[in-house]
Amino acid sequence: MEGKSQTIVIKLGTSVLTAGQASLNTAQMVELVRQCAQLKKQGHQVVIVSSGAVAAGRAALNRPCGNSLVEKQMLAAIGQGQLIHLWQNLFALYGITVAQMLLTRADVEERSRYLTARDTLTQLLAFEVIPIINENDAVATAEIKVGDNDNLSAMVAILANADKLMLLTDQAGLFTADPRNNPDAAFIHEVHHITDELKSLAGGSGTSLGTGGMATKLQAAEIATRAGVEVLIARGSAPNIITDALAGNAPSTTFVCFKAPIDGRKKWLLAGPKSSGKIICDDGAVHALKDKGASLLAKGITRVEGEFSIGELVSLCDEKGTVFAKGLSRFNHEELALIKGAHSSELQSLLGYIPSNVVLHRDDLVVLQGEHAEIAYKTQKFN
Ligand SMILES: Nc1ncnc2c1ncn2[C@@H]1O[C@H](COP(=O)(O)OP(=O)(O)O)[C@@H](O)[C@H]1O
Ligand SMILES: N[C@@H](CCC(=O)OP(=O)(O)O)C(=O)O
Repeated sequence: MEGKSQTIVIKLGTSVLTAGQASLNTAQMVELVRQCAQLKKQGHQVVIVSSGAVAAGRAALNRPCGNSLVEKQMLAAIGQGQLIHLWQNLFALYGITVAQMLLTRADVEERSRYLTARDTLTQLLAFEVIPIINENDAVATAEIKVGDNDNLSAMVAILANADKLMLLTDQAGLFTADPRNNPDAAFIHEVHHITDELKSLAGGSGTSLGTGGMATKLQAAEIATRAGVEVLIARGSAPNIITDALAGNAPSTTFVCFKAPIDGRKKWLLAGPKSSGKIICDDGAVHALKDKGASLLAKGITRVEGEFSIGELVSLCDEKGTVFAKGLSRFNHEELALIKGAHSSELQSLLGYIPSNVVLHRDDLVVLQGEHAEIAYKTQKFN
């Protein structure tokens, strides 16, 4: 991939790093390192999201161990050091320095931590270092876990302001059904719109090594494409896959990204802070926000669910319960319960004060669905 310098986040699943075996496959990793070094030589920035700590830990422990959260945390604590050590040695063959960053959901959700992680990442790239990122499994409890590296890689792509996110796995991409048990499944080579139908085609992991399967890869694609990052899913063991798939010369599922890239705080909102409450809007408000670029006024609110404070993230839903936007509320849930449906001129009498004329300002919200693409996805024959 010659031309303009790009930032590419490459997510390597356990399936790729172990080549389906019980421990890390060094030969496979050497081949991936060679391709990353080639990308760097062409002037691109590379960020790796590497799974494989649990698999490496399991192989190193060399005695039976189950799959409970605490057992996997222990295995990750054993394996993460081995994993990064191996990456370090392999990249050193090409004179490339790597860095380890272990993140949890909180590092993305809390704005100040998000900015710290972003600054570190930016600095590493400025110094030509390849950041190698994984979830901090050893300390990530169920509540603070991202849970899978597909979603984590989408968050990383946003943090790194990436142009592309490449999810490398043990399949050539997304099929209309899991090809492990559906030989007739058709290969989807281009996705224009991630619909509920498409989500229903993506199953879980076909092995005990992987986490989340295609379902989490689609979630990742949705998060990243909304933020203006093009996403590709491809087979990590195919020769020259990184360079060939980026150049369009190898099979891959490409998630076309139509939206103009967006900046700053809105990217952070898209990276995935959890929302504490829901605001249900009437049809007029949904239309005004989705299609006209308006802010949310109290008048357009029909119901409020959950508890939240001023400045917290809330989801905006239509009357059917579909979330169509996320944003930072200028009122808490108690205030909104009092003013929902009211005209802006009534706020003073209802509350005794007016903190703001709008409930969610345009600058503080991101719309998740806009115009519907006519084509959802395209399939092609695959051999
Ligand atoms: N519609 C689908 N298309 C392709 N693969 C699918 C689909 N549904 C489920 N899968 C499964 O997803 C697996 C890849 O995900 P996973 O096991 O989590 O790998 P990784 O470790 O690379 O993240 C495939 O091996 C396949 O069995
Ligand atoms: N953080 C875990 C990997 C979690 C995960 O999402 O795995 P995978 O589906 O193989 O990318 C590990 O390092 O083992």
